Amino acid sequence: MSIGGRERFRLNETGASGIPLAPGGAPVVGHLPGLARGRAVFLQGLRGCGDVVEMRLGRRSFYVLNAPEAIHDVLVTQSGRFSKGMLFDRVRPYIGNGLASSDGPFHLRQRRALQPAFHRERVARYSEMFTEVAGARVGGWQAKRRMDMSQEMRELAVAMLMPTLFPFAEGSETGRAIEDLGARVSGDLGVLVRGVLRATILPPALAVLPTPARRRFLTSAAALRRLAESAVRQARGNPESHGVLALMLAYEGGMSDEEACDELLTFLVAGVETTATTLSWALHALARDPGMADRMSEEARAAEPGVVTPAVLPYTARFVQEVLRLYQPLWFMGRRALQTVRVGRYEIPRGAEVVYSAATLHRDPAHFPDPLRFDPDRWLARPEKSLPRGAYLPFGAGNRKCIGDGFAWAEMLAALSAVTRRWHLHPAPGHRVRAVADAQIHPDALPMSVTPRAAG
Ligand code: HEM
Repeated sequence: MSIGGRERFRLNETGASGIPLAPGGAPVVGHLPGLARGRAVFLQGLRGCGDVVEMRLGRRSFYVLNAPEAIHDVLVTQSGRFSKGMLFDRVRPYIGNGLASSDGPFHLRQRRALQPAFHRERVARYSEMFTEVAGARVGGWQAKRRMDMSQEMRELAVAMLMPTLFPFAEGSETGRAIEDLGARVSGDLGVLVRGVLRATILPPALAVLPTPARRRFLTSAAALRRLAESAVRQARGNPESHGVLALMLAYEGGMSDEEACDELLTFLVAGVETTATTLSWALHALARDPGMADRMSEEARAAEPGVVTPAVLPYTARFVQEVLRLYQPLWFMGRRALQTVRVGRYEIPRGAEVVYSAATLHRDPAHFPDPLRFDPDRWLARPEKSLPRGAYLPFGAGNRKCIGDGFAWAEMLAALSAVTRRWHLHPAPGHRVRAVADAQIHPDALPMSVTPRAAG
């Protein structure tokens, strides 16, 4: 499946900074129509235009980074000269100033406070719980019933994340409480994440028009904040509480209720849709190639239950790595230059927004031969370590790299093992899966049914 053709634009102009200007811009609106027609496709089309390319959205210039070296430079080498930029300015009123949206010393402090919750040993403990949760949910599927796998994966991602975040005491009503919450959170999160994209891309005046979508977005944002506030209250009043929230509150120097709430919302927004979308694409790829599913099933059945590490599940790990490459859900990420910065041979002006697309990067034939072919074994021939820096960035890089990368890996390995241990997947006949780029690149719908694998 392709989200982008191999179309290359012809360059004929440069902007004031000497940086090549993307062709096809119209007066006043600039490249907005092109981007609106096909977001990921538009950015992919710019790849051949240069290491850095200027695009104009209305009157604003955005500098698109195409070369891995330029991206590495911005994310890692010169990270101190950039802030998170416009996307997060627009997101902040809704999810607060959490880890993903904050900057500078405050971000550093929060990152230090939260890092212990994502240490390797802790993630190893979570992964036993992920296996249990995934086994229970996937084990409850009914053979031959049509299911929307995108929705299933979103609910599963919520079900795996919630118990690690929230402060319920072990046992008693915990499971049911989390399930009830999970069902509500899953619906609200989808609305919130899509609304955040609209709030980011549309000009501010249009973004706040009281459309039904805007109203749904505000209602969901308020519901999630109320949920976070009540969780913080419960955790404060309960010395027995555990989970990431308890760790945050116990952090030396403490976190205010508002800060803890912002972090909870950030984890929900950053951690659910990303994992769920990647898992959806994984199931899509598995359903299209039963041979790969059989290989993963054998591997999962040979492994000790609950042990879901790349070392124990090497084929599954290569498969996930390939899903994160070809079906990378994040079609753009951004930064803002805090000062004039030289990137390669160009000067990015102070205050300018720079963007890059991991989805585009991961389809560059220079680093991934036959890039549109889904082939987990390409990682045997060319392991990640052998790629140039900045060429493969499913979780970003530098001081803003995804704090949940190990966590997401553990969730995905647990979920895919749970599915392939038990089920064959069958795409619904007659539905051709299309990639849609809104907040992320996700399947338009993923109708499937399952049939049980022979016991083994
Ligand atoms: C497949 C799943 C995931 C993908 C592809 C993904 C991708 C990313 C990327 C690319 C970034 C960097 C953004 C930037 O440079 O501006 C990021 C940051 C972040 N992610 Fe993830 N993520 C995933 C899962 C998770 C999970 C499960 C959690 C939490 C449990 C999480 C929490 C965060 C947070 C808090 C940040 C901000 C970190 C900071 O700025 O210090 N992510 N993620």
